[in-house]
Amino acid sequence: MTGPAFDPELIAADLLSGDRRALARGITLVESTRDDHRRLAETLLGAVMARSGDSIRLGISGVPGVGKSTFIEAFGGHLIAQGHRVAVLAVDPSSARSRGSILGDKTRMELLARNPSAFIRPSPAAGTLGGVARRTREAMLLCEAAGFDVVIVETVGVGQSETAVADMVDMFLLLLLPAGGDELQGIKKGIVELADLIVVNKADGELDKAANRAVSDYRNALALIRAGSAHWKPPVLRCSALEGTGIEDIWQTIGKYRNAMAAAGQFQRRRAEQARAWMWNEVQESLMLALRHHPAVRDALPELESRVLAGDLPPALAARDLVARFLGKDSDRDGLTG
Ligand SMILES: Nc1nc2c(ncn2[C@@H]2O[C@H](COP(=O)(O)OP(=O)(O)OP(=O)(O)O)[C@@H](O)[C@H]2O)c(=O)[nH]1
Repeated sequence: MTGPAFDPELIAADLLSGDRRALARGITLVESTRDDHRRLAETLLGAVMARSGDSIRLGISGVPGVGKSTFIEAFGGHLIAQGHRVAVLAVDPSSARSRGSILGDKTRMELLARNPSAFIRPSPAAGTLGGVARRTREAMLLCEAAGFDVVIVETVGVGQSETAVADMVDMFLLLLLPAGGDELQGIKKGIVELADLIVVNKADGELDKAANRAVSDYRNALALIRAGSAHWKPPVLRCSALEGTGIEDIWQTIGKYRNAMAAAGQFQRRRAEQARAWMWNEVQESLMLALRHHPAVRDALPELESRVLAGDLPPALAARDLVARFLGKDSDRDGLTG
């Protein structure tokens, strides 16, 4: 995986002209964990940075089976018909080896996958949620630089990945099933509170009436928890991804959200704050990595850790010793270890 395929200048030039193969190569580069690749990735990101940002970044989540891929296929196709270019990325830290992981199955979003105005990329295969999130953020910037003006980040609605995704997008959409009751409990669990827009999918056939009930239940529930901000109250809409109904209404609502947030100065502000938080995350991860690899820390770690595990050393004291070793500040150490 070396050689001209990873020349960041070449990738940048092709990528900026909208070439999807260059985009795919660029994303492979930012996903690589090799040190030399990381430096090339940073050169690439630096080269295209000025051309990124001109898009709407949408997070889409929902429990397995709610119809995420059917929805993205319908929604993406609809936008492409209007002249947009749509990129779909996935965040699924559990996707490493699990079968049927999101976007892993090639038959999902088949029409979109074949469309030259679409770009679909499965979740990076390995790593922590933090690592996957970082690589997805970088992939998102590359998609924008390649001229994709709608970037969708899909995640399964079962864990912590929603928060990570909500933290990297402009707008977070939650897909729900036409069912009330137990499902409404989700409202208290916080995921619904991340939503800027709720969509009840499968509003068709036998589920049509249930969908209407669900819409009004969720509207009431959102009012009750005073969801949203002074600038935006998350609406509840219905759609049928299968029949393609309600899709344009959703796109219109996304436009309204964007306008309302931009008018209030919140659109850029959210992005700016996301960028700052991302910087600090990077600092944190780099420092942790450097600390763990520092020889003086590595030497002392087994003993300190086992004493903390055994309960005969206060964790805070052990932490101070480790940090002092890392910083080379002997005066801050209490002579806990040799
Ligand atoms: N009736 C109806 N069925 C739908 C609709 N959207 C999706 N489905 C069906 O629901 C099932 C799940 O759809 P998917 O799009 O695979 O759902 P998903 O949320 O991506 O599922 P995972 O891959 O498990 O995360 C499929 O059988 C779809 O045909 C809809 O609008 N109406």
